[in-house]
Amino acid sequence: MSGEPSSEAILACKGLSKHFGGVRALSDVSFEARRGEVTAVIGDNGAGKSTLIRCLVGVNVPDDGEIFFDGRRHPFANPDEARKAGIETVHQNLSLIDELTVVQNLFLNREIVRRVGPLALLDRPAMKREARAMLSRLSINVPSVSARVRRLSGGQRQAISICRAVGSGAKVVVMDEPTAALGVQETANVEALIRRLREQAVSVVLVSHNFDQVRRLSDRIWVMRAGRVVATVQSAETTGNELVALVTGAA
Ligand SMILES: Nc1ncnc2c1ncn2[C@@H]1O[C@H](COP(=O)(O)OP(=O)(O)OP(=O)(O)O)[C@@H](O)[C@H]1O
Repeated sequence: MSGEPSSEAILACKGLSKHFGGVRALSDVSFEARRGEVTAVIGDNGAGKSTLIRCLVGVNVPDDGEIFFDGRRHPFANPDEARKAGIETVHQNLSLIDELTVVQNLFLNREIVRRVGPLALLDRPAMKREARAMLSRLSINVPSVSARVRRLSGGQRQAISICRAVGSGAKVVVMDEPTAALGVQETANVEALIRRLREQAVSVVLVSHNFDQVRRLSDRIWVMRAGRVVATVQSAETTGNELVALVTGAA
């Protein structure tokens, strides 16, 4: 990528570098996720995928390089800034609170309140209604919105995390290995959910070790090796073998 990112880019970076002590986690990485697409990032263990994502969403501060969001240069000092701009991250280790209900998790830190004179009271019926609507828009099934999330399966919890991200109006949802801990059926459910996000014009950045999954789900695949982007391929035009070769350096 030379100059500014393309006009299709929603989240991009140019010349990003990051080291941790003597380890160069990222070296001169340029990347872009396009509007309304699912963009996958693949690579072997330690290739730099998570560091790239963490720099894009303000968790890590890069040593060098520029980050662009929605057409503007936009370095995020922390994840809250990225969230306010419209980027939500669904982490490998889910960020739900086990002892809270589905509704409470969906509205954590953005509760709906109603004013009664000088008081601001939680509007629980409104949050329940809205929670049901949010889940229904994404065809997510849970036993009850009043269930504590610790009672839910891994796939349902992952779906709630994604629903919360989208419910806050995110333009981009970044997912780091969203199905790594899930069984076959639950993985299929989360994959269906990612497809629905795409249908609803939410841009998705997907980090995954599962090459079949990224070929099924994504529009474009960025391949990283040893802290660098080594290839960008169209998902529809690649094969599992080609991806393995690119990731391992045999290509
Ligand atoms: N906070 C940190 N402190 C020290 N080294 C780090 C830190 N985060 C990442 N690294 C190192 O940076 C390199 C890239 O790590 P990163 O986690 O980005 O790779 P990855 O592609 O996401 O790997 P994996 O698939 O195993 O999660 C690795 O050598 C890793 O050990």
